[in-house]
Amino acid sequence: MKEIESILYTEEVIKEKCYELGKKISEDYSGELLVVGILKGAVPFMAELIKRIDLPIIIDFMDVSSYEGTTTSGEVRILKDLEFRVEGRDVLIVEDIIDTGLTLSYLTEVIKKRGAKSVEICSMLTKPKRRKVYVNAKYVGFEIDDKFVVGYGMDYNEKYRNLPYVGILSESVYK
Ligand SMILES: O=P(O)(O)OC[C@H]1O[C@H](OP(=O)(O)OP(=O)(O)O)[C@H](O)[C@@H]1O
Ligand SMILES: Nc1nc2[nH]cnc2c(=O)[nH]1
Repeated sequence: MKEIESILYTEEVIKEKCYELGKKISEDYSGELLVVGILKGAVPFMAELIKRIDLPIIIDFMDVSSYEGTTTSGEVRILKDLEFRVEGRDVLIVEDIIDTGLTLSYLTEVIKKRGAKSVEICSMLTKPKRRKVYVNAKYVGFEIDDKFVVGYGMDYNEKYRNLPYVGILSESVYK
């Protein structure tokens, strides 16, 4: 696709990473795990990951928003809340990408305050150079540079989520 400058991770590579992460997660927990996907970007990654988790799990979703185009407003809003109560549960938040960290630091606090037994993060990607607030992500797929990426759930103005790979979006699309 001409809008994609280069492909960073193919479907095969992402699936292999999900296998590794799922194995670690399965080893780290013993009982039931509440897996919380953050809409919408986490959906393809979460679909792949949960198949590799060998534990009794419950899945739920939250929708929060802080991005418009390629910039963050810095303010996190809950657009859709969880169906299940988190009190006393082990919670694993699943994300597509950690950028400034604002979304996940906010969400982790919200879920802890609601009385979860534990809260951990599993993110497909992280951009450490962009961090504004500290986020303790126990499970991370890949570290990337400060480039705007799309595909495998990630969008630019709602487009490209269906690409079966993660690629760098050409600057000509948004400049
Ligand atoms: O670390 P941060 O700077 O907070 O950025 C990360 C957040 O940005 C993206 O979501 P977005 O708001 O674009 O929603 P989407 O998943 O529906 O695309 C991504 O899925 C994370 O939730
Ligand atoms: N699609 C997309 N969303 C983001 N949110 C924060 N960083 C990114 C990124 O690189 N790509």
